[in-house]
Amino acid sequence: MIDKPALRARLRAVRDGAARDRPMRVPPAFTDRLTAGTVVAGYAPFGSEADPAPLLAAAADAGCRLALPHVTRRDRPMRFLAWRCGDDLSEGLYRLRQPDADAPEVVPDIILTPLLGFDADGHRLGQGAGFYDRAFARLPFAWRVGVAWSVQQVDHCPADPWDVPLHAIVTESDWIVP
Ligand SMILES: Nc1nc2c(c(=O)[nH]1)N(C=O)[C@@H](CNc1ccc(C(=O)N[C@@H](CCC(=O)O)C(=O)O)cc1)CN2
Ligand SMILES: Nc1ncnc2c1ncn2[C@@H]1O[C@H](COP(=O)(O)OP(=O)(O)OP(=O)(O)O)[C@@H](O)[C@H]1O
Repeated sequence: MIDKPALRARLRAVRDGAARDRPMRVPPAFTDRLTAGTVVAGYAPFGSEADPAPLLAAAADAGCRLALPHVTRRDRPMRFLAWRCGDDLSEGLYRLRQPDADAPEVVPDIILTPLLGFDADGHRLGQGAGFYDRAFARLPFAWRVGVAWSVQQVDHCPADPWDVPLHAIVTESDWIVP
């Protein structure tokens, strides 16, 4: 079976080569979950990552509070910090665009998760630093929604004991519920 590093390398190339010309879908199954005050965490995309902006805009329209991940070091937990559409971001670790470190920390109800790869069972492959794995372990009641281009789907993502599966995946064309 292909291992995670090899699959990661292959999927980085697939993602870089994808026709990234369509916005992510905003499925009714997603908007149905949005109520005023719900905390929705997104991310500021880098490289060829799918952009969760349409989902975040729908959340803001529904009166949700938004958040973005904030990391400082690989061995420190990722925090979710409050953010509003249009707020400034500053460059941090790995040149990520993040809210300022002193923005209030929030507990997300919905975590829009950047993916390198995923399968129909909701298993996913991320950057490999374990930031999202550790956040999912800490926040077991959050709704975990992966965001990806449809070409990032694979038949089988190798799962380790710590991997927490996604509840759903949104792409430019589909809403996949394992
Ligand atoms: N947009 C976005 N924000 C995010 C993540 C993410 O995957 N995407 N994260 C998810 O964990 C966290 C940051 N984690 C990261 C962990 C490792 C690398 C990394 O190894 N970067 C490589 C370049 C990889 C590439 O080109 O695709 C590097 O800097 O060498 C980047 C981010 C929090 N914020
Ligand atoms: N709950 C956890 N507590 C502590 N370490 C963890 C936990 N979950 C995962 N890790 C560590 O994170 C590392 C990366 O895991 P993995 O290869 O599955 O990354 P990934 O899922 O692709 O990355 P990410 O979660 O950042 O998107 C592993 O070395 C693993 O030991």
